[in-house]
Amino acid sequence: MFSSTARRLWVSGAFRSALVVGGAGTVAAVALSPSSPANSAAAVVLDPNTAASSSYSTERTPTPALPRRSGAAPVPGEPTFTRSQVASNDGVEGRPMWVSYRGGVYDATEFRRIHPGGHIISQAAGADVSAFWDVWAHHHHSPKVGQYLKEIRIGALKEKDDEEATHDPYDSEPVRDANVQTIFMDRPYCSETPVEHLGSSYLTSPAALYVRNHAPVPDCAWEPEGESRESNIQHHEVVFEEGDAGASPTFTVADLQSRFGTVTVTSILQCAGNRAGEDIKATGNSGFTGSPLERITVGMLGNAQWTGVRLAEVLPALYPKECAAAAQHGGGEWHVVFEGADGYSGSTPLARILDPKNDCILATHMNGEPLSPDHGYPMRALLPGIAGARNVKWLQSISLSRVPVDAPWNEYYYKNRDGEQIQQLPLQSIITDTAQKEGTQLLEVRGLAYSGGSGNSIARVEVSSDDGKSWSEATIKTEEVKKDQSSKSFGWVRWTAEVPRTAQVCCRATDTEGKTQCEISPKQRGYLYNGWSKVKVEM
Ligand code: HEM
Repeated sequence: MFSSTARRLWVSGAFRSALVVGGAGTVAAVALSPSSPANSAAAVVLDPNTAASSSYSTERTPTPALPRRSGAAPVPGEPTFTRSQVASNDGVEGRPMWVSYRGGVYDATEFRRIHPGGHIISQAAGADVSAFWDVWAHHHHSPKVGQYLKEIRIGALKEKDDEEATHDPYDSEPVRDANVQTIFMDRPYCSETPVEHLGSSYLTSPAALYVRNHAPVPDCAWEPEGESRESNIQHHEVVFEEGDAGASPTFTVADLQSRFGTVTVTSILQCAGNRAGEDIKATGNSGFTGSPLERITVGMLGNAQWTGVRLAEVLPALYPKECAAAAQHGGGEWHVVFEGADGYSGSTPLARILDPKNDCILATHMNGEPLSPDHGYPMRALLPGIAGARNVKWLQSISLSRVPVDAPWNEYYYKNRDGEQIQQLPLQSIITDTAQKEGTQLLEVRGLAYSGGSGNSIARVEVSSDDGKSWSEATIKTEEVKKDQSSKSFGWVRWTAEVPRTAQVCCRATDTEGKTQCEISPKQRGYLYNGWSKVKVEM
C-alpha cells in the first residue's frame, strides 16, 4: 500500500501537523548572523588500542515477517457495516471516528482522547489501520492494543477485508550483527549490547551499540548509489522550522559545518529504560512487565566519540530572539524540538542545549566514521547526559517551541514518576565482569561508571562483597579517557577492583559533587534505574 517514498511523506506530514496542532509556541525568525565566526573543523583522532574497530554493515535486508495481530473476536449477532459507512464516520465536524481492522469495525471516538500514540490516530479516521500499524509495528505485539480493540469493537465489515499488505515498511532494514547485539524486537528493531561486550573497550563500536528504534529505518540512512557516505552527509538538509510566519530555511550539513565548524566530544548514550529488568526485580512491576523489553539488562548503553556542529552556536545564530529571551529568563519556557525522518520526535529544554558546557551537537560521526544506518545517518541530535529518547536520529527538522513537543514519546512514554518528560540520566555504575584471581580467594571485578546529566567526573567507585557492609575502592582507568573537545565528563570511565570472593558483589559510584548511588533507586515508571549494580558470582 505504501511505497517507501509514500511512507516517508506520510510520516513527515503526520508529525508536521502534530507540531502545528500541539506546538502552540512553535516559532522563530531565522537569520544567520554575519558576525558569528566559523570555527575550524576538528580532526578526529582515534586511539587504535581503545577504539573498537569499525564496521557496521551498510547492506539492507528485510526483517523476518511478523504476523499481523488478529482483531477483537466477532460478537455473535453484531451489526455489519459497509466500507463507505466506516468512511463516513471520519471524526470531523462532530461525527464519530470509526476505523476498521481485519474485518472488524471499531469506534475510536472516545479512545482517541486517551490513545497512547496521541492524535495521529486521526490519520486513519474512517479507514483501515493496517498500513499504519505495519509502520508502528508495536501495535502487532502490545497486549494493551488487544484489550482496547475488545472494548471498542462495534461490528463487522460487510465486505471481505483486504488483509494482504502490498508493501512491507520493514523490507529494507540494516543488516545487524547478532554476535554483538541481544535482540529484543525486530519490528521496530530494539537491542542491547551483551554485557560481555559492554566493557570490553573504552569506546563502543557502532555495530555493538544498542538500538532503540520506534519505526522502520528511513531511506535517508543510506547514501544513493554511486555516492560515498561522506559526501552524502554534506548534502543532507535540515529544516530550521520557523513556525507561525515566514519561511523555514533549510541548511545542508556542508553549510552548517562551514559556518560553525565541528567539534568532537565523548559521551555515553543510554536508553532511559536501561536496567529495566533489574528495576522490576528491585521495585516491582512497571510498564515494561510483559513486554519483550522486560529482558533489558545493562546494555542499552554505550560510550563513543561524536563529531558534529555545536548547537550552542547554531541556535543563537538562527533563533537570536528566542535564545536572547531564554537567556534572560533562565531559558525555562523554551524547548528545542527535533524531528526525525522516521516520524519520531522529541524535545529538550533550550536552556540545557544553549549551555556550551553541555556539549550538545548535531552529530554526523561516531568514533570517526559516518553514523551507521541504525544510529541516525546522516545526522542526529547528540545531547550528552540526556536520555537516548531525546537524541533524535535521522534528523530532518528543528524548531523552537514554548511547550514540549506533543508526540507520544514525550506525552506518554519516557516520563518519570512525577509525569515529567525524562531528560537527564542519573549517576551510574555497572559491573561488567568478574573473575577469580588465579591462586587466590580474591575476585577481580570490572565495570563502568559515569555521572549522567551532571557531567561531573567520577570521584570514586566502590565494590562490596558483603552487601554493602564494607567497601573497597576501585582503580579508575583515567589514562584511557579521551582528550578531545569535551567540556565536561559525559563519557564513562572503566574501573577494576579486587574483593574477597563471595556469592554476590555490588558496586556504587560517587561523583565529584559527593552524590552517591543508593542501594535501590526510587521507582520512575520503570525508567532510569540506578541502584547498586549487583552481580551473582559462580562459586
Ligand atoms: C483502534 C485503533 C488503535 C488502537 C486501539 C491503538 C492502540 C495503541 C496502544 C494501546 C498503544 C500503546 C502500546 C504500548 O505501549 O504497549 C499505541 C501506541 C501508538 N500508536 Fe496506536 N492505536 C490505534 C491506532 C493508531 C493509528 C491509526 C496510528 C497511526 C496513524 C497509531 C500510532 C501510534 C503510535 C505512534 C504509538 C506509539 C508507538 C511506539 O512508539 O512504540 N495508532 N496505540
